[in-house]
Amino acid sequence: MKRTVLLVGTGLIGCSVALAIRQEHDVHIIGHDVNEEHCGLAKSLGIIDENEVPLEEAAQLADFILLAAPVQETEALLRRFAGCTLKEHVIITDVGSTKSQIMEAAAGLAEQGATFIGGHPMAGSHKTGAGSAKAHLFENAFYILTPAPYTAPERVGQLQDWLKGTKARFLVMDAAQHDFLTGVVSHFPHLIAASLVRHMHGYSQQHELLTGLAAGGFRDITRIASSSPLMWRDIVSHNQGNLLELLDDWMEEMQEVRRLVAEGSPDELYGYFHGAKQFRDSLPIRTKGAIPSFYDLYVDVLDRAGVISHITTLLAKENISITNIRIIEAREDVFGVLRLSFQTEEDRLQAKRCLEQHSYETYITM
Ligand SMILES: NC(=O)c1ccc[n+]([C@@H]2O[C@H](COP(=O)([O-])OP(=O)(O)OC[C@H]3O[C@@H](n4cnc5c(N)ncnc54)[C@H](O)[C@@H]3O)[C@@H](O)[C@H]2O)c1
Ligand SMILES: O=C(O)C(=O)C[C@]1(C(=O)O)C=C[C@@H](O)C=C1
Repeated sequence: MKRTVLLVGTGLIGCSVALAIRQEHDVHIIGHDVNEEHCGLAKSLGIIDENEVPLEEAAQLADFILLAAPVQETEALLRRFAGCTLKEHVIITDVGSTKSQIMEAAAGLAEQGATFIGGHPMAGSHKTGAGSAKAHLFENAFYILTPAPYTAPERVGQLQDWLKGTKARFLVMDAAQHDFLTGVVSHFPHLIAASLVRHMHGYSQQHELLTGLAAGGFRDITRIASSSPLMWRDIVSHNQGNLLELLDDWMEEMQEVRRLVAEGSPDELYGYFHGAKQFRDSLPIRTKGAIPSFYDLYVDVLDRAGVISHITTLLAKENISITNIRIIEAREDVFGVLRLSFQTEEDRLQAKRCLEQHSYETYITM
């Protein structure tokens, strides 16, 4: 018999997890979203089966509840569910990027005997919405689980079974450790990316050439500044304490960088870059999960007639299928950036090789 899943928040992450659940379980998925259009899109894409059941009623029917809204909303939803009569065996989890405040908000559910286990798939994108959802978004990525100390280990096992279609690697830790670690590797870098973009924006008011000149390096380091401002507003306010400490450390680091620039010897400057390169190059490379799951390839193209058909013909000759093609930007009326999407990493790499052989400049992240 089909089991019932309630998905609250039919955006990128919720829909990606829902697609992964469908791959391994026979389920009927009820979707709920404050934005009816978002839910409607998820239904028309076949990600959810129903979108008109009132929230509390859906919660009572559910065998599994997945909360995938921005983290402040998730807190409020947890408090709302604490007043519902839920099935005894139901497991409630979330996908939020922070965990301490969410675990606190879930305490009311535990008091009524329900099981909430915090969850955070450590992969995603700057894109939002059901339209960008992928069943394999989390393949090989870490998926952090934060059960309360009193949660029975078999309940954690049951949650992993629900989520096995993600093909993610589960890691169990407590909420405080989660918030510190993700503060360092995810939340803080998003703050820096946003501040770098604003820094450049300030200068661009006086120097209009700047925006056109912002090339690969700037784009690589600031892609994540295109993420949802609402999502990041909530994450920063949830993880304020860790972020303030990280900012203080960063300011000290910047003082040291300032000293190096002002008076560092060539050897010291070399050492600074060399140390960073060595550590960056040693980071493990994940072949799937996170943004590469979209297998996008960016190509700089001259803005002239026939260039797109030239590129598509080159790829067709090599039997490389393109799943999507889009001009995403016109630079100074001379260059454009073409985004080509592929179904697999192999296709993307083959396309990259092929286009580079024909003197196109390509890159993998924007
Ligand atoms: N985007 C990422 O890279 C990423 C990765 C891992 C985890 N997360 C977490 O996943 C969650 C969702 O992010 P997303 O990227 O899917 O964003 P999204 O904008 O694609 O989706 C969020 C959805 O939640 C809906 N929503 C907002 N408030 C709601 C409420 N009260 N009730 C029901 N629906 C509500 C929105 O209308 C939207 O459809 C966030 O908590 C975020 O921290 C994001
Ligand atoms: O790839 C991106 O765009 C992301 O920012 C994904 C990312 C991250 O920082 O790595 C963002 C937030 C999440 O909670 C998990 C993953």
